[in-house]
This record gives sequence, structure tokens and C-alpha cells, in this order.
Amino acid sequence: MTIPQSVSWENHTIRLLDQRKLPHVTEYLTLGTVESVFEAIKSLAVRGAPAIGIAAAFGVALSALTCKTEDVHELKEQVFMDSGYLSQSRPTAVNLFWALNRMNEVVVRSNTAQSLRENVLAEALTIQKEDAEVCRSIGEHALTLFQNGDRVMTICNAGSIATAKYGTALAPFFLAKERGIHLSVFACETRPVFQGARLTTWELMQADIDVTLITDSMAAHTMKMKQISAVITGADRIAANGDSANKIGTFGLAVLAKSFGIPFYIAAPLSTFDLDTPNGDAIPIEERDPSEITHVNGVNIAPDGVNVFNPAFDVAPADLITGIVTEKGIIKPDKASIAALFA
Ligand SMILES: CSC[C@H]1O[C@H](OP(=O)(O)O)[C@H](O)[C@@H]1O
Repeated sequence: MTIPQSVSWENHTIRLLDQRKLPHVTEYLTLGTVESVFEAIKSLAVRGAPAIGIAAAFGVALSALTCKTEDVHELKEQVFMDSGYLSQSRPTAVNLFWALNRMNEVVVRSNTAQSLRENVLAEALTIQKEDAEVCRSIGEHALTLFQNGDRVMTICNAGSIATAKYGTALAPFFLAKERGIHLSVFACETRPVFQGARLTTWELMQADIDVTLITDSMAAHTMKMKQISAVITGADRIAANGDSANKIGTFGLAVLAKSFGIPFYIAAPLSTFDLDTPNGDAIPIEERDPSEITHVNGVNIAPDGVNVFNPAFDVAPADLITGIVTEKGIIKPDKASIAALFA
């Protein structure tokens, strides 16, 4: 695959692919402070639940490496403070909190300032490496759901740049391509930030995968006219009962899929499950700046002063989900199956 890595650790800094500029400009940011990592996550320079977690993990490593004290207690205090700060960058994707918790545990069990610095960097690199392996497994399992010639709809970007590599919902398409299986992807543009139009189409075209761009409002008509065989999306947080939060518009696709009798799949790693959240109603839904809706590429397209509601995510209830594809296999979206996954 020729798709660039969204996050990497280079020369004691984070090298970050600026996803806001894609597809026309491939530009990298060099992040050397915790504040710049926070801003990169908040402003969507890095986005996608697993990639946010990886960036935050490297942010904790930066915190430890840039804090100059040799007193381990002082160092821990600073790193925990920075970790808490990074946790406030975005509220919905639980991978952020999962990664920060993993980093915090490493901080707790480090006994010297030097070992703490070594350990947090090693842990961040491990989180990234594991994510690539996990995503490849998700792709393998998801590929069993599709047959040569299938037409599959997706929304947002759950691809390589939203993760360490391969993606979640897009992983099966990359693997299908490697194996000569022809799948056609219909990508919803994903208003307001256009992750589908800008990122999913770009990633799939880079890999020479058949992709067709539609607006979000064309989903029902496209399902009917193009004989869509399945819908697959990523997720930002999956509650203990299987309700799944993903990019705004996903709930609508799940309703449509049910209406057309089309299977609707969620693809996500175990790090996206939140067993402490009992159901979708308890998932915090991020509301973003109104300008994401009123402006397109900096141009105001709405009357000045218009009221705006801009939730970044919605929740597909478990009863609309056919299956959740994880690195451990495909499970039913119910409490027992999810509990068994973690047993
Ligand atoms: C591989 S999970 C990707 C996930 O992240 C997206 O949200 P955002 O672009 O706001 O970070 C979206 O919900 C995707 O499914």
C-alpha cells in the first residue's frame, strides 16, 4: 500500500500527516509539545479513533521527554497532568481514553525518571504496532462477509490514515485488492467535514480500488439503484450492549439498510469497546463548531446568525447492526457476545 502513515515518531517529535489538507496537499506537521498534539487532535489534523489514540500516546511520550526533572515523582505529576489535558481534546472516541489509560499504567509502574521516559515511548510504539496488526485481522474477518462483485457502502473514513495501517471498515477492501477480489465501494461524502469525499475516495484510489463518491442524501437512492449488498462503517465507541457511535449519518445508513434488507456491519478493534458505558444513550456525543456547517472551504454558505446544530457523531442502535467485526472475529451486537469477547 502506498498510503502514507498518519502518525509516526521521528527525532524525538511526532510527524503527523495533516488530514485537513488532503487530498490535494500532502503536508506533515512536526509536533514537539503536548499543546500542539492537543490542537492537532481537536482540529482534526489527526482523526479517526485509533489514530487519535496513537497520537495521544505519543503526546504522553513527548510530555515525559520534554519535562526536564530527574525527580520521578515530579515527572509523574507532570505526565499525569498532560495526560489529563490530552483526554479533553475530543470526547467521543474511546480509543483516546483507552490509549491514555495504557500510558498512565506504564507511568505508574516506572521507578525512575529515565525508565519512565523509556517505558512510555516503548508503550506508544507498541500501541501503534499492535493497531496495524489488529486492523489487518479486522480486514481478514470482514473480507469473509463479501463476495467478488459486491457493492458496499461506507461513510466517513475508517481507512489506513484513521489507524496505524489498513483501517477498520476499509481494511477488507485493501485485502480484497491484494487477492484479486473485485469489490466496489460507494463512499458517502460525510458532511460537514467531508472525510468520505476527501479521504476515503483518495485512499481507495491510491490503492486502485473501485470507488464511487455520493452525497450523504443519495444513500437511499443509491442502495436501491446500485444494488448495494452491504454497509460497513467504523466506530468511535461501542457500548456494552452493542449500540455503536460513529460519524454523523451512520444511524441513518443503518435505518436504510434495515429497510432494504441489507446487512449493516461495524468494524472496530477491541479498544473501541467501552464496557463502562451501558448503552448508546450514555455515549458522549461531540458537538463541533457551527462554522463546519455554515462554511465550506472558508466560504459562508448560510445566512449570518442562523441557528446551527452540529453533532459530530450519532449512535446506531444494536438492533440495526448485523454484526461487529473485531480482530477476534465477527460477533453479534449484544451484551453477552461483547462480554464474552473480553472474558
Ligand atoms: C477507524 S475509526 C474512524 C472513525 O473516526 C471518525 O470520526 P472523525 O473523523 O471525527 O475522527 C468516524 O466516526 C470514523 O468511523
